Amino acid sequence: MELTGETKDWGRGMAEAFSMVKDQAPLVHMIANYVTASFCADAMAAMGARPLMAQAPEEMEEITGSADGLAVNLGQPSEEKYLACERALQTAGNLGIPAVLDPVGAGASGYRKKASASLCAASWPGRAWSGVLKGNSSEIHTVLTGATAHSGVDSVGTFSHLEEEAAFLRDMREKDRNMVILETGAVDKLCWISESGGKDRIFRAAFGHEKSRRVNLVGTGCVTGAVLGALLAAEHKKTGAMPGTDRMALLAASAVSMVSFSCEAIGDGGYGTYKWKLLDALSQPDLGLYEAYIGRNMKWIC
Ligand SMILES: Nc1ncnc2c1ncn2[C@@H]1O[C@H](COP(=O)(O)OP(=O)(O)OP(=O)(O)O)[C@@H](O)[C@H]1O
Ligand SMILES: Cc1ncsc1CCO
Repeated sequence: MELTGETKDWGRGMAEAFSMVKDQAPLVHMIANYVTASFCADAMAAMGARPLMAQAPEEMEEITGSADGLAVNLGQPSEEKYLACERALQTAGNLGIPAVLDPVGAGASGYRKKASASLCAASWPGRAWSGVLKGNSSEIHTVLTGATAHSGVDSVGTFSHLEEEAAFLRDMREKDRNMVILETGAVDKLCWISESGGKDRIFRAAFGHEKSRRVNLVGTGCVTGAVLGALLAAEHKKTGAMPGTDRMALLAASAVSMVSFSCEAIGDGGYGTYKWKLLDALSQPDLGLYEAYIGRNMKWIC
């Protein structure tokens, strides 16, 4: 696919990606958080994936090792959970299983900040993990810059960190790690170094929203991470390989667009309505509508 080409190609690619999950029925290991675990498991099952939520450090090698993909969500960190995350990511790295890391509330405490940074750095023995760093704007800002001027797990604004983001991705590339950054918020943003565009060429795409959200819908970001985990797992199961950054970017765009489109489609429904509508959209996606949505909302940022 020509990266700077038509966004309709992306729309088609995204539709195919969701069909691939139904065909492959991948096993996805998720280290979840207790607020959104059940919603994330439902979201993955609705797409046709097989979720497995587990976080005993003692079983991580076996559980991650048997899965097609891994999604790590740092909500409610503790020493035991941290150890589980580390072992799961280490196993994923060594076996070439793609992972998503969601550093929930990275700026809400010094402990979360440190845990997020060291899981990203992966400076333990063996091959470091590859995949997607996904968070809201506050979380990504903390991970990239070390700033902790935030509170809570919801995003408190839109932050800028273009230079730090580029430096992070170049560092990952130097270390042979295929990494993409997905930053959610009022505008969702995707950033990666393309395999085809030269070592230093950073690609950025933005996904605008037609409707501004009035409330903090708890769990939308976590579900985006779970959906992305399922897409990466299906890709890995199908190809037997670690996806390249261009492919990861397309899958990240698919996850974020599916969730945001479904949330917008609720219209004037109440808070509770959105959860079951999102699950319905994931289980019976209208791929034509979905492709059109991408066409309208995706923009290249150079
Ligand atoms: N201001 C906004 N207007 C429209 N849509 C939004 C807005 N903020 C977020 N969203 C939508 O919600 C999705 C999740 O983003 P958000 O930044 O709220 O995640 P999060 O804070 O990680 O969520 P959680 O931790 O509750 O799971 C985004 O991908 C986007 O579709
Ligand atoms: C509300 C909340 N607190 C910790 S994790 C979480 C769910 C959204 O990330």
